[in-house]
Amino acid sequence: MSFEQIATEDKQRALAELTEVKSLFASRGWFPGTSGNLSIRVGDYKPDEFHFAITASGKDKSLSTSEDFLFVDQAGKPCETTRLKPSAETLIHCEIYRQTGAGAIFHIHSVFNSIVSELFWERKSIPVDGVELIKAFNIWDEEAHIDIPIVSNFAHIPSIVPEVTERLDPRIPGIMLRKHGIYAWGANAFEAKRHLEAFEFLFEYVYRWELLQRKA
Ligand SMILES: CSCCC(=O)C(=O)COP(=O)(O)O
Ligand SMILES: [Zn+2]
Repeated sequence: MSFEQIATEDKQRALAELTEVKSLFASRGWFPGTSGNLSIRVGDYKPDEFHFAITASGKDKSLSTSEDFLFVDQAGKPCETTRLKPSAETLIHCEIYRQTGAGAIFHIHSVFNSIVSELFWERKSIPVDGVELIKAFNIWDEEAHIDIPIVSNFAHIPSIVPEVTERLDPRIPGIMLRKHGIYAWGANAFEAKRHLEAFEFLFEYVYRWELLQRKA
C-alpha cells in the first residue's frame, strides 16, 4: 500500500491522537528540554512497507503548532514534501515497527528511567519482581519477574539500532537506552500509553526499593 492509498481519516486520526498524547505527556513534564518523540502507524503493515506519523525534530513539545508532525515511511523518509525534519531518532521507531508490527511508539526521558538504566547497566536489564503493575504488559503470572532490556546509547542514532534489534524481547513492550530514555510501544496509542505509564511507575519503584536496600 502506498502512502497515497492510505485513507485521509486514518491519517487525521493518527495526528489527532498524537496531538492529544503529546499535550498530556507535556502536562506531566515528560518532554524536558525538547526531548522525547511520539509516533503512530497508519495504513496496512508489512515488515518491509509501512508508514507512520512522527513528531518533528527539536520542537518544544509542550506547544501545539501546525508543524508538530510529519509522515514517514519504513526507512524514515518523509512521505510528502515538507521543510520539517522527522525526529532524530526516527530510525529507532522504524526498527521497532519492523520487528513488532506495533501501532504506536512513545519515547520519553525521565530522571528515574535514566538513573535505573545506569544502576543496572552491568546486567544490561532492569529487574522487576512481583510488582502488580507488570500486569499492564499482559503478564498475569503470580509473582512475575521481568527484565527490561537496556541498550547502549550513542550520539550517532544508526549505531543504536543493531542492539535494539538484538535485545528486543517479545514479552516486554519497551526498551531502555542507557542514561537516555524509554521507548514503549503497543498495538495502538491507548496500549502504548498504558505501557509507558507502567514502565515509569516501575522505574520509580525500582529506584526507591534499591535505595532502601542499600541503606538497610
Ligand atoms: C534535547 S533531547 C536530545 C534528543 C533526544 O534524545 C530526543 O528524544 C528528542 O529528539 P527529537 O529529534 O525527536 O526532537
Ligand atoms: Zn531521546
